[in-house]
Amino acid sequence: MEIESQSSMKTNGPDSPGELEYLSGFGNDFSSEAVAGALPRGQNNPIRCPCGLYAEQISGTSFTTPRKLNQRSWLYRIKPSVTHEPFKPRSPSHKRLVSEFNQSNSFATPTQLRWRPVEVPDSPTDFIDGLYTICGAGSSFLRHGYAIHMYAANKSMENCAYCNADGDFLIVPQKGRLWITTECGKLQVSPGEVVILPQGFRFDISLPDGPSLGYVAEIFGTHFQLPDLGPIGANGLAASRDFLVPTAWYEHGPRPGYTIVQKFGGELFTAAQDFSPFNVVSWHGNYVPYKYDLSKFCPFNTVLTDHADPSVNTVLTAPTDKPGVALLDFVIFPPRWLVAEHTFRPPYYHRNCMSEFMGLIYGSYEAKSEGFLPGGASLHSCMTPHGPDTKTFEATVAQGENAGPFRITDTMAFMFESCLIPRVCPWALESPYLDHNYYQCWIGLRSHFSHEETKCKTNELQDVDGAELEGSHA
Ligand SMILES: O=C(O)Cc1cc(O)ccc1O
Ligand SMILES: [Fe+2]
Repeated sequence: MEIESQSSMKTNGPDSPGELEYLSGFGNDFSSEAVAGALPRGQNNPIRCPCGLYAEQISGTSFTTPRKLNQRSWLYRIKPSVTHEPFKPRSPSHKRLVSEFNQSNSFATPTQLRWRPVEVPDSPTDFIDGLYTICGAGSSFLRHGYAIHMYAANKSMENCAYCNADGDFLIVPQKGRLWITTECGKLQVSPGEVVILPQGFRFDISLPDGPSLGYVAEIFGTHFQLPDLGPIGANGLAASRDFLVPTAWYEHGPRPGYTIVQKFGGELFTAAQDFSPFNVVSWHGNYVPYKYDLSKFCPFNTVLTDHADPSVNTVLTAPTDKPGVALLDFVIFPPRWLVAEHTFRPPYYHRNCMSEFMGLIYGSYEAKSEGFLPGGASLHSCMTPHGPDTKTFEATVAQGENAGPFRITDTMAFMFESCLIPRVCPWALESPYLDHNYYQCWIGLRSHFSHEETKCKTNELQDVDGAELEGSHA
C-alpha cells in the first residue's frame, strides 16, 4: 500500500520525526501549509479550496465565546472527517475510564493516598488501552470538571486514531518518548516535556522507545491558559514563545480498516473509514495541540524569608468562573536555588481547600525523603493534612541556620491542583501499588514543645514525647 506523505512535495516540515519543525507561541493565530498555496487566502471557505481540499472548522469554544477566549481552527483536508461508517460501542469496552464522577463509580475519601510506580504491562497495550482514570470530579456531559488518569503502554497505536470528545488532555510522560501525529502535524514529546491535545483533535501515539508511562490531566469545559503574572511583571514562569505547535503534515492514500476511537462520556466508540484522518494539508487558527519543555520554566521564589505558595510555579491554569479559583492548575517543582534565610525551606505543613494530586517525573521530591518515587503519585484532597515526612523535617531542623544557598537539582515533581474535590476510582484504591503505610511517614513526628521558649533553639530538637505534661500549661 502506498501512502503519499508531504515529503514528496513539502514546503515545510520534516521527513522524519527526528527533525520536527514547530511554530512557537501560546494562543497565537497560527497558520501552516504542507503544500505551498494550500491555505485559502482572504477567506475561510471558498467554493473551491486550493488543491481541491475540503474546508472544515474545529471549534474549541462556543461560536459566541468572547473574542479573547474564542478558539477555533480551519483545517483544509483531502476528505472531511465526516466520511466514516457509523459509530459503534467499542468492543472490547474500556472499563477503567471515567468522565462523570458519582457514587456509582468512585469513592470519596479524605485519606492521604500514595501509589508506587506501576510496572510496564506484560501484554501488548497501546495508549488507548493503557490509559486509566485515578480520580476526578464533575462531569464531561455538564462541561465542568476534570479527570486525572495515568497510562502504562508498551506498543504504538496501529491503524487507528484517538479522539477525545470529553475534554483536553494534558499528558505528562514520565518514561519513554511519545511521537504524536495530530491533524495539525507531528509532535515529539520526551519525559520532561508536556503536551496538550485539545478536545476533539484526532491523534495517534507511537512509542519509539518501547514502553511509556505517564500522567494525564483531562479538563472538561474549558482550556488551559498561561497564569497572570501580577507583580512579577511581564516576564517569568512559562514564556509564550516556548510553547511549540506542529506544522502541517499529511498522508494520502488508502488505509483499509482504519478506525477512529472516540472517547465520548468516558466510553469508547469506534468508526471505520478507509483513509487516514491525518490528511490535513494546511490549517490556520488558534485551537491547536502544543507542547512545552519544563526545563524552559523560569522559576520565581523567595529571596529572603519564608516558603512561597506553590502557585508561584504554575505553568498552566484552567480557570473556573471565579477569579483566582482553578478548575485545574498544572504546577511544577523544578530544579532551582533555595536561598531563604532562617526559613524552613521544604513545603510547609498544610491543609488546603483545593485538592492536590502529585506525580514525580524524575529525581526525588523535597518534601519526601523516601516512598514518593518517579512514576508514583499521591493525592491529598481538600483539607487533608500533609507536608514533609519525618526524616525531611528532622534533617531540615538539624541543619538549622547553617544552610547556605543551595541548588536543588535532579528533581521534577508536579501537581494537578483543583478546587473540585476528587472522587477516587475503585481500581486505584484496590491497586497493588497503593502504599498502605503512607501515613507512617508522618507518625514519627515528635513533639518538641517547650513552654520555656528561650531554651528552645530551632536546631536542637527536644523530644518531649511521652511526657504526661503534653498539652498542659501547668
Ligand atoms: O503538598 C505538596 O507537597 C505541594 C506543595 C508544595 C509547596 O511547596 C507548598 C504547598 C504545597 O501544597
Ligand atoms: Fe500540598
